[in-house]
Amino acid sequence: MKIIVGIGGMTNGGKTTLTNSLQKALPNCCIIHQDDFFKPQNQIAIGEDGFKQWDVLESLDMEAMVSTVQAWIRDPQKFARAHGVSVQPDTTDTHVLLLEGFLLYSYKPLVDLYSRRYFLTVPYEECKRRRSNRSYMVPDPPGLFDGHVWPMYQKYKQEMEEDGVEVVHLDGMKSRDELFHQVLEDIRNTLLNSS
Ligand SMILES: Nc1ncnc2c1ncn2[C@@H]1O[C@H](COP(=O)(O)OP(=O)(O)O)[C@@H](O)[C@H]1O
Ligand SMILES: O=C(O)c1ccc[n+]([C@@H]2O[C@H](COP(=O)([O-])O)[C@@H](O)[C@H]2O)c1
Ligand SMILES: [Mg+2]
Repeated sequence: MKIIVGIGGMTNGGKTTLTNSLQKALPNCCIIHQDDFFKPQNQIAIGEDGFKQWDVLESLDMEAMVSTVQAWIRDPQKFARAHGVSVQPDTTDTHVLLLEGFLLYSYKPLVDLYSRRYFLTVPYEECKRRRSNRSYMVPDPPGLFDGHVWPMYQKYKQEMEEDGVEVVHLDGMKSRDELFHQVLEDIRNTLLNSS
């Protein structure tokens, strides 16, 4: 059986950290990182606020992301091999795809594909603190967090709630270890229930 799991939520909630740990513990597990689908910098719109609008769906090549997901759905074994994931002979029937990113549940062609949608959040102050310690390929200009990142997070989250998208909320303030064990057990149960 194959399942697609979303590790979504706010920037700096701990999505990438959690996803990378889960991959090591799950059978035949591939990851698709939404961050890999950011468009080049010269294609990112500049808003009326003067900021490059990185945190909107239009800044991501979502068609390419969906095509990548479809390639996994067509042939997870081939996809795993192509992405350097060794397929375990005793579990070849089980395949897990982890989609990881900050706008996983706002793009209609993806939203119904998930067996489980996790949503990691931390309080505003902690998010801002973690973000200020991060170095992205394109560094945040002063004021970006409050002027663009946080308002866009709130906007998309509100839309998701209005659309009734069901998510499993995760408290990103828990330790890395606690989150890992909580989600691993839950995914294992999802696998058992779908077999
Ligand atoms: N459970 C956690 N508790 C404390 N810090 C964490 C936790 N998970 C991740 N971090 C740290 O927070 C920052 C953002 O983590 P990351 O996994 O890159 O988040 P995201 O992919 O959601 O932006 C990193 O410095 C990471 O080491
Ligand atoms: O990866 C990039 O090229 C990149 C370039 C500019 C900005 N980002 C930021 O990456 C953030 C999403 O990644 P993450 O891991 O913080 O969830 C998002 O808030 C963007 O502002 C990312
Ligand atoms: Mg990340």
